[in-house]
Amino acid sequence: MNIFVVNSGSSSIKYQLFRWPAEQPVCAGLVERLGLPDSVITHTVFGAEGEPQRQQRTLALPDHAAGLREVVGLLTAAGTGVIQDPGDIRVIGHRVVHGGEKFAATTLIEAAVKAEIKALFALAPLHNPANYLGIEVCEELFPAARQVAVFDTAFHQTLPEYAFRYALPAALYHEQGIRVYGFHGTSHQYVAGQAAAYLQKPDARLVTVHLGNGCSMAAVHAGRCLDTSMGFGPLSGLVMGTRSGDLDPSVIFYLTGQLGYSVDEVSALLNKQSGMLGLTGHSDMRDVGAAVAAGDPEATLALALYAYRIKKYLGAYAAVLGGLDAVVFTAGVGENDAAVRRLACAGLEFLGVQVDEARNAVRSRELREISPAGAAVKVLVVPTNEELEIARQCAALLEVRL
Ligand SMILES: Nc1ncnc2c1ncn2[C@@H]1O[C@H](COP(=O)(O)OP(=O)(O)O)[C@@H](O)[C@H]1O
Ligand SMILES: CC(=O)OP(=O)(O)O
Ligand SMILES: [Mg+2]
Repeated sequence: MNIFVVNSGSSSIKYQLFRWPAEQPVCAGLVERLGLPDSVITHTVFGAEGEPQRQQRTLALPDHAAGLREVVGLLTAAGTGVIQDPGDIRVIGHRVVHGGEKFAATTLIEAAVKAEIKALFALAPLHNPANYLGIEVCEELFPAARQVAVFDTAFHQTLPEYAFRYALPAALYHEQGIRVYGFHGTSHQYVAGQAAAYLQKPDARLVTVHLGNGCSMAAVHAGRCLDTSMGFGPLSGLVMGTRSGDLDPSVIFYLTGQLGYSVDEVSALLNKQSGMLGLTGHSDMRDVGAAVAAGDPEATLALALYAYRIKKYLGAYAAVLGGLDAVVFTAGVGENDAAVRRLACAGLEFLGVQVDEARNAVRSRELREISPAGAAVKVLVVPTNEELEIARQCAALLEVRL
């Protein structure tokens, strides 16, 4: 049995094909710069033995449909393909960012589910429209497959009400669903599971720190999420690549009331022009790191601000959890950027949180400890694997055995 996982983003598609139940990755890939004349497809096939075979092509892919058609071509190509035809894929797992309050669990996609995902476009404007498009294109390209939605919000449905409610008139929650939902749940759940297994402590108190383009943190006790830094949409909390994170809403009133911004302009400002991009001109942390190395004071300040926000949430979540067993860094920045990890944990020795510089400098794709040997609180780097977690959830839902 093959399970195909699709993570359809605003300008990219990530995908991975697994043989089940072996959990064996067969191939994985990334389509970037969709809609531009120089879209790039990177496709990697993992053979039974030997080095993975990687191919990369630059071509014009106007939209998600064109991108996914190209992917199907790679999957079925004579000689290098991994399946005979699209009918060989029977299950497709989709990452869907916002599931609202309706979806506390992984769900088979039917017409009513699609309508709900569409109804949530306004709450996750960067993500849900792209996720929806990915589902529609896969329905067309893989008509024999069952399509499953795995929601970023689902893992956070265990938040206690005092953590997920805002102090707004109660009707806005009861009638309009305005509350904290939280995001990146698939990643937080996966790395929390990996960390608890590594620590051999199923009831571990963990703070998971997901630092990708979007960034969020979660307080997890015994596998249940107690709090998280993103809220109603994926905009609050940490500083991100292009998103502001926490902000006094008064700023929005000033922008609209005094500076003449429209609502759409405020949304674009906070979602697409802020964060590290707004502070430094660079949304990619590698570019920020290079600017810091070149002595750029704005980049140095931005890095300090980014790390300080993480540190504040670490302190808050240590309080939420009543103690800590481990801090877990993950995703593109969390797995690769030693300076961010060092700065975020600096000065937290009083909580037992400490980073060992030699261990922190090690580059690896494996789970690793970066705290000193014998530290009271482990600081871990745990590579996330949202695609594997999505495939597992599909298999559990459909009880795929063969
Ligand atoms: N070697 C690295 N050092 C620092 N940051 C990195 C490195 N590699 C990737 N990143 C950061 O990871 C980010 C992407 O993370 P990722 O988890 O792939 O995000 P997403 O899934 O949201 O696209 C990039 O914007 C980049 O800033
Ligand atoms: C929800 C979210 O922020 O996702 P991403 O990090 O993929 O943008
Ligand atoms: Mg991501």
